[in-house]
Amino acid sequence: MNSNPVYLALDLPRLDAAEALARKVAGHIGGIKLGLEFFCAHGHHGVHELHKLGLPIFLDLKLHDIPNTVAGAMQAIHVLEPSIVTIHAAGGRAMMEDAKAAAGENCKVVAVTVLTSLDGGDLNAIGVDAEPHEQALRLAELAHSAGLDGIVCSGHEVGAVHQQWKDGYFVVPGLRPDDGRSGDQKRIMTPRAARDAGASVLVIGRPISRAEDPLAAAIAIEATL
Ligand SMILES: O=C(O)c1cc(=O)[nH]c(=O)n1[C@@H]1O[C@H](COP(=O)(O)O)[C@@H](O)[C@H]1O
Repeated sequence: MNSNPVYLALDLPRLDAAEALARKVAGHIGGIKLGLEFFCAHGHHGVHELHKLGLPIFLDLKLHDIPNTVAGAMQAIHVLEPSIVTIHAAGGRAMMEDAKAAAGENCKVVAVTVLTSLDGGDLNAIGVDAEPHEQALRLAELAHSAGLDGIVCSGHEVGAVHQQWKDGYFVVPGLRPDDGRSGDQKRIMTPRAARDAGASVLVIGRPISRAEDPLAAAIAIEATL
């Protein structure tokens, strides 16, 4: 990977539009993140197409199931050679251990702790009696002890997690430039602040993909880092 920590989230329904956007900003990002929207629409074929750009591919599949099923899914994506894959920490220790054991070579497995679209009230509503910060730290510790490479968390937690897990790999979404609209994200931060707090990867989608001029937006973000 080049030294740019930005992975562009290609949450677009059309393959040709996703390819065109990635090609346009390719010189100003470090990798491409393909998530559920892209993978459900375009599957392995879509990933192979995006590989042609020569950038690392982050497969954000957020796997969360029984250990045997998640391990099988991890094996099924070896052929796609992802540099990073996401699973959910809430799947528990055995699921995380088996996912890591089944991952391909050179593939970092990171666990989503608390989605950046959730706040304390949302956690309460699903029976979690903790603030996002506390819950993210708890799940980060579990992911660490299960042998994962790192976690996904918001910029607000990454500094504290970094203190406990010095060589962890930290993926941070929920990023918005100073004037950016938060949309469905509740725990947001600027890309620069998240990087300063210890993020290894900055996941950025709509601030680039929905910008009037995506190339200018990618360049402007790069300039802040
Ligand atoms: O795993 C992720 O990448 C992820 C975790 C999380 O807690 N929050 C989150 O927004 N994401 C992903 O990061 C991207 C954020 O997109 P934007 O809000 O458009 O920048 C989306 O592709 C989400 O699926």
